[in-house]
Amino acid sequence: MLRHVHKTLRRSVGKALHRYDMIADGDRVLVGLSGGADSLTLMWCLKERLARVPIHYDLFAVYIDPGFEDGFSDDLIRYSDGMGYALRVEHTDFGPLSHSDVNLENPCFLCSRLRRKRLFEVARELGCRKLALGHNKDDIIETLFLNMCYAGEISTMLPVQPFFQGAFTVIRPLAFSDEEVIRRFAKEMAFPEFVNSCPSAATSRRAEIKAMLKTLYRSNRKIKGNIFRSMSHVKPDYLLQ
Ligand SMILES: Nc1ncnc2c1ncn2[C@@H]1O[C@H](COP(=O)(O)OP(=O)(O)OP(=O)(O)O)[C@@H](O)[C@H]1O
Repeated sequence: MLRHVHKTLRRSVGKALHRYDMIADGDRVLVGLSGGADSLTLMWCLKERLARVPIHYDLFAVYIDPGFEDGFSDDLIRYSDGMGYALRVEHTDFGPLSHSDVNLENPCFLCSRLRRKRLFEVARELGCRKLALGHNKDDIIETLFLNMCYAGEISTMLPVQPFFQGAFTVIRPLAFSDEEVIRRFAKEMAFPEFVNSCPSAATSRRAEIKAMLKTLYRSNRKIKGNIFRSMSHVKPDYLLQ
């Protein structure tokens, strides 16, 4: 069972890494580790791969602690140590700040903007030009729908995305990996679950879109693959001008 799910995951990660030439020899890669199944799996895959590929890259891990009560930073540090990598923790108040009266915008919007900024700052400090995030295929589809529904545009997150005139590149090696496969892998590997006590976690717009898509996928098993493929099969002549 583990072998099967590992093979599926390894294939989808390999496909993303190769197709977009995500990591080159000598790269210093900062992995954003949130403690969820996606980023724990991402870190595991990138580390495991080092032993199999003819290139060398250095991996670093950072957790931006949002500052909610019942945080899990210490547990995550211990876990990372046990997995053989040092975790840097940035203690912040981004979570409570985003949910306070000071913030007039959507809490998720502000929190993720502040987090992203801090991730780039740490990357700069550590001399990492690549920032690896654990977004998966489902996240990419959800973002397409979020952007259509709430921003009025057809766009999504890219597997490789340059920032600041190419000074940094965000890479998403799980871009072709199904959430379900990642969950199964994390379960088989007995990865711990570090759950964030963010009050918006279950009520975000993303959670709504996720629920809607789940219903859609249940009606026909081809729908998910077709939506994903449609993002690289755009016919601009058949869109409105
Ligand atoms: N607090 C954080 N510190 C560092 N990186 C983060 C943090 N939160 C998110 N990330 C990075 O951004 C990615 C996407 O985060 P998001 O919260 O949207 O997804 P997620 O599905 O909850 O991912 P995960 O299962 O890894 O928690 C994560 O996989 C991780 O790489």
